[in-house]
Amino acid sequence: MSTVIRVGTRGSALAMAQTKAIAARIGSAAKAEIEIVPVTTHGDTSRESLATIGGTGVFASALRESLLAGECDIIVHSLKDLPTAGYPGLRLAATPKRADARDTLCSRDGHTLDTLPEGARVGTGSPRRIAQLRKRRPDLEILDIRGNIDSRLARVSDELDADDPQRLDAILLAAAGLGRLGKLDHVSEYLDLSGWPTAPGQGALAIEVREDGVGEPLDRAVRAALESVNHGTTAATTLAERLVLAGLEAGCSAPVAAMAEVDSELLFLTATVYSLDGEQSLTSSHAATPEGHGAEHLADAARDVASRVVEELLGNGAADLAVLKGKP
Ligand SMILES: NCc1[nH]cc(CCC(=O)O)c1CC(=O)O
Repeated sequence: MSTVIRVGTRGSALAMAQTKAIAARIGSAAKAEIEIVPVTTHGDTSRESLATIGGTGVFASALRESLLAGECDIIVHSLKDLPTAGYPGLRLAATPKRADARDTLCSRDGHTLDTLPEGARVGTGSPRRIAQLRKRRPDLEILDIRGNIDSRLARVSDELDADDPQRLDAILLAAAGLGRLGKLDHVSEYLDLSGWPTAPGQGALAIEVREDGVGEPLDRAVRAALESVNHGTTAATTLAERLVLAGLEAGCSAPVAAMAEVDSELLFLTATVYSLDGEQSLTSSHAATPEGHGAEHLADAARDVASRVVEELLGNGAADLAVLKGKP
């Protein structure tokens, strides 16, 4: 009799695509069968703006409840949608290698951010992207949009009539999501991370399990499989980025960007906090050298750089600059 690992995921096309890809790797590493369990979350069904529903955890909590209730054995999240606070009874068990962390501009007529006509209508629901857009192009008309990637892309498609109220000139989307859906042909511009840093954890996935395991013989197989899909550098860099959010007591919809990378044995972290109107921003960058090899040393370096970045941002007034918690 073969074992079955039930993998919980949101039901959106993006979540299904990314979960199927990682689940296949877990299944072969664990020599187990995989069953995908789609879970509908409030974040999927709500048409309210991301700022209104608060962001923090709207996508994650239904999945977590389903895992706690034993309806699945592991759950797969987009790391950037996962609140930084842990969840009682659950454990972050693996962070696979991060995909492209950049944002992209998908525009009608192939325009870039610099060539978009004055007053062009650009859609995004993310307070960080709104602040960055306002900072870079204060003349643009920004529309708060929700919905899955296909419905967003439809708003810049050529099929819309010129006078259709749904029609937008451009939208901002994460490269990682478009890549997972095979839709990178819609990209007009990849926004460089140095000038356009993105959300903590963007491009990475996270796998959570119950702390008390799922019972033998599955536990051993799942543990080994999760270790094999975990990527040490991604785990450390996204830890540093998420510790910035946690240290600022900010939610995942706050106007905060953070990017960490490991290069020549150094762990770099840079984070930016924006005012919602894009008129002000604060940036802090620090680096640390891990004291040895291995995951724990990298994690220590991540905690070290994150605490220095947070201290500097708060010392410079970050808490006054941004609505860090989003609206309740
Ligand atoms: N909040 C929506 C969301 N959550 C994860 C992704 C895909 C990118 C990723 O995995 O970081 C997206 C879409 C987007 O931001 O364009």
